[in-house]
Amino acid sequence: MPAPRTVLLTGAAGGLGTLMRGLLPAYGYELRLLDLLPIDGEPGAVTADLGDKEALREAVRGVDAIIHLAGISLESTFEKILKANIEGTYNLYEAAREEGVRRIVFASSNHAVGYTPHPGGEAPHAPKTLIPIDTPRRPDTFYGLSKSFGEDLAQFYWDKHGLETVSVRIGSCFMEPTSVRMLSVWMSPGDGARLFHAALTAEDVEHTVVYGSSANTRLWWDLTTARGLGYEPQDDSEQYAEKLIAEQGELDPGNPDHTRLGGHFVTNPPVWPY
Ligand SMILES: NC(=O)C1=CN([C@@H]2O[C@H](COP(=O)(O)OP(=O)(O)OC[C@H]3O[C@@H](n4cnc5c(N)ncnc54)[C@H](O)[C@@H]3O)[C@@H](O)[C@H]2O)C=CC1
Ligand SMILES: O=C(O)[C@H]1OC(=O)[C@H](O)[C@@H](O)[C@@H]1O
Repeated sequence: MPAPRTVLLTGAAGGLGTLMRGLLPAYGYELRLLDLLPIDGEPGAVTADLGDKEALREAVRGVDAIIHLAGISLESTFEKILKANIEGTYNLYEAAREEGVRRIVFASSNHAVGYTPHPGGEAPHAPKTLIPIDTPRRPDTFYGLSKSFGEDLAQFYWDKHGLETVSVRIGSCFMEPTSVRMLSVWMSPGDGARLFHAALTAEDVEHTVVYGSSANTRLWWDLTTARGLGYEPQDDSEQYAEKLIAEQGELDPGNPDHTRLGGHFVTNPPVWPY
């Protein structure tokens, strides 16, 4: 497949979308932007709901690839998750299939495996055994369940229609980690752009599932499949460890918020505001 140049970025108004709008053009991509919300300073962005099939079809027409970030990124009611994340992702895949788009990079989440018990080990923050990519999925929320569905949808569209996907189980992609848990799952924005670029350009990905994190000292995930795409993480959250641990304490295997990989999404998930 020739390297994609024109890429549709859905969810472009959001946190990760804003970071990637800043970083991906340096890799030579021409971004087309889509979100439910208008984007300041981007009059050419498409303002559309993932429920609007016609708008999606028009938005994907002529692009080489799609990075699909749009949707509810926290916990919500099943009905809202169904509409935005499950039906919305299906609508996007159908539009891509109809318009002949060859590859999608799908923003999955660590919360697709959030109920997995922390593997423990000598130091709970840095297990001896990294979580393999083929660990059974155990969503921790309706949100995580929708990401699990998205990964199955991606596999189905590869098997049935030859539409390729890299599903990225993103840990936490923000400017800086803000919790002790994030020391293990953080993906720096720079590494996020490196991983999306690798996912857009690797040959013959079929449907590949990867964890998306930086090369953290306290990493939980096995990054082998991500590295297999050519991803070489450059960052490590450890520089933030001393400050965060002084403020919040070490992860405590006796604390219900810390015993499962999804952390507080398992016990008290943050709720989508609208
Ligand atoms: N930021 C992170 O650390 C992680 C993000 N992810 C996933 O990455 C994606 C982006 O995450 P964030 O930027 O943090 O989330 P965000 O909540 O900041 O952005 C999501 C964007 O999607 C848009 N959106 C929501 N429903 C829509 C609909 N029906 N139609 C069109 N647009 C819609 C929102 O307006 C928003 O701009 C999400 O799919 C999220 O689940 C996964 C794991 C971690
Ligand atoms: O686990 C985490 O930290 C992240 O996981 C996600 O899937 C959410 O979209 C993001 O808002 C969280 O911060």
